[in-house]
Amino acid sequence: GSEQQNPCPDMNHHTFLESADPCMTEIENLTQNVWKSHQETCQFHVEDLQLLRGLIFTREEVAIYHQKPMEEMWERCAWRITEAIQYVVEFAKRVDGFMTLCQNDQIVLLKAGAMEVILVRMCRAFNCENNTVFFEGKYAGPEIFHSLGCGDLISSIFSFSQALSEVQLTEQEIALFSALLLMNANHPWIQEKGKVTRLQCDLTTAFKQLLKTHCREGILAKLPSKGRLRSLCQEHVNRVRLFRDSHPVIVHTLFPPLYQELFSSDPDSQSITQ
Ligand SMILES: O=S(=O)(c1ccc(F)cc1)C1(c2ccc(OCc3ccccc3)cc2)CCCC1
Repeated sequence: GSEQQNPCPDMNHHTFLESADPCMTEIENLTQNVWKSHQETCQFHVEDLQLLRGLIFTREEVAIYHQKPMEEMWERCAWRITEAIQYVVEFAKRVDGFMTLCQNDQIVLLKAGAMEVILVRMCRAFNCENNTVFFEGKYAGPEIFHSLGCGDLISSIFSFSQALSEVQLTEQEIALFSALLLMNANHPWIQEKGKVTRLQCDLTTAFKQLLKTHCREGILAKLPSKGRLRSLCQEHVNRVRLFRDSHPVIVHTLFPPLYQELFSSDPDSQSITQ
């Protein structure tokens, strides 16, 4: 009814007339669709990740990682993250409404949000009891990434995962939060702002409805801020550029093209492989 606070105040008048408020079943359908999309594209099931927590790299195995050259460790992480991004691309494609956006907007949203979703998804593969993360088949502490030569980035990633895993997000909360990170209508290069705004609003309503139903509104204050996520991703991009500037041939020949597109090209270059 009209007394109900309109969940999307920034939707301007004509957009509002075009598309009246979604009714509850539409919002519930969206919640189910986003949860199903997450389950089908989460790369590792959270039950399996928990079972594997007992599998930790031995000191000898960590020593072997330490002996690997910086270039090799970088290439391994680049491939790991590229795999993770491919699952995030598939997740986005299955979220109702994303495929109705124009190609440009799909690429812009993924370029800006894929890394953020990966960082949020990472908390599922993080064990805050011993500060380890699932990496190449076993759980590893930050020291395993030593030869990358970017200790500050690694410790930021670990402390981010630590903070997020304390919120103990459910799979449904991770699914909706991830979809919201991607559908960011305020991005400068978006062409069809109205359509992305509508998607963002519906996902916001779905997320708030989910939290309300499960008495979980308290987590909103514990979620990482946009600023925190953005600075972590920017730190990552800066490090990749630093590495690329000192190892151009390695990055150009051995890094996955998608990774190069997303993280080592200049900000507004287009054409990611679909
Ligand atoms: O398992 S990981 O390789 C991992 C790497 C570093 C870390 F601290 C924790 C985990 C992975 C990852 C996370 C962030 C990444 O970008 C940052 C980055 C860091 C260093 C070099 C390149 C990129 C790269 C990869 C987690 C999700 C997908 C793979």
